[in-house]
Amino acid sequence: MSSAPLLEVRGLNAWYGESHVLHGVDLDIREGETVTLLGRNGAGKTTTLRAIMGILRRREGVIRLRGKNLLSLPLHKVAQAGLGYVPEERGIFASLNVSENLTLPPTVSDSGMSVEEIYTLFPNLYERRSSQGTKLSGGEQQMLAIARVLRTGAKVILLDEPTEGLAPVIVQRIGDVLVELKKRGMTILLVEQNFRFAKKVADRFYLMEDGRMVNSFPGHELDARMDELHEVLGV
Ligand SMILES: Nc1ncnc2c1ncn2[C@@H]1O[C@H](COP(=O)(O)OP(=O)(O)OP(=O)(O)O)[C@@H](O)[C@H]1O
Repeated sequence: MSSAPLLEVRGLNAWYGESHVLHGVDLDIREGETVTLLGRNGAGKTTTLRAIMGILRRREGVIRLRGKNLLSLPLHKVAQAGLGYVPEERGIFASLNVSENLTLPPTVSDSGMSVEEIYTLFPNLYERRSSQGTKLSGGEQQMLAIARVLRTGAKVILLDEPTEGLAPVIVQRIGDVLVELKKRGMTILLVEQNFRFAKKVADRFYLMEDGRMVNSFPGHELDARMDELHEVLGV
């Protein structure tokens, strides 16, 4: 693992209209790391992902991927540079089947996973390859959303609450997929409320409050900090 950050965010401010939501967010992720953002509802976790990706355009600050500033780039260039975003609402094409979802553009890089590799990583998607998006379970939709981003050749995946609303056995399966992606060197920025899940995959945690990063600690400290986190997160 190299020590220079692959993704570096400095002094990131972001606004929805006139509403100033992020206040000088700093964040570093090294290549191959999985970093999890924690924070109460409304703390700014989703906004941080949207601002890094460039879906939320009203931003100031520095967002560098391998030293290249992404702030002025249009969304498709950000994707080409290697960032992939899996939104909480998953963003798959409901009227298309699994196989169509996987073969539809945009495929932004030749280094993206082939459909065969995707089916090896997600055997259940292979079994469901002819099923329409609307017919998939929540877990299958989540896996398809992740798979679509892997097809683009993203090197850093921004993943917003992938386990929300899913049964424990499916959460476990998604955890296994993230562990496998980590093994393959993928860099992951995760928003997650499920501690047990996050603990399995996170190398480091950041804690957000009111649009600011207020703390950061290594994954192995999670258990020791549980009381403090319950208090800050109100869970
Ligand atoms: N589209 C929007 N327009 C205006 N304000 C928004 C919008 N989306 C979020 N906000 C506000 O921005 C702040 C941060 O919200 P954000 O969704 O980033 O929080 P979060 O930490 O991801 O919480 P949650 O877990 O509830 O999604 C909140 O005060 C929220 O009300």
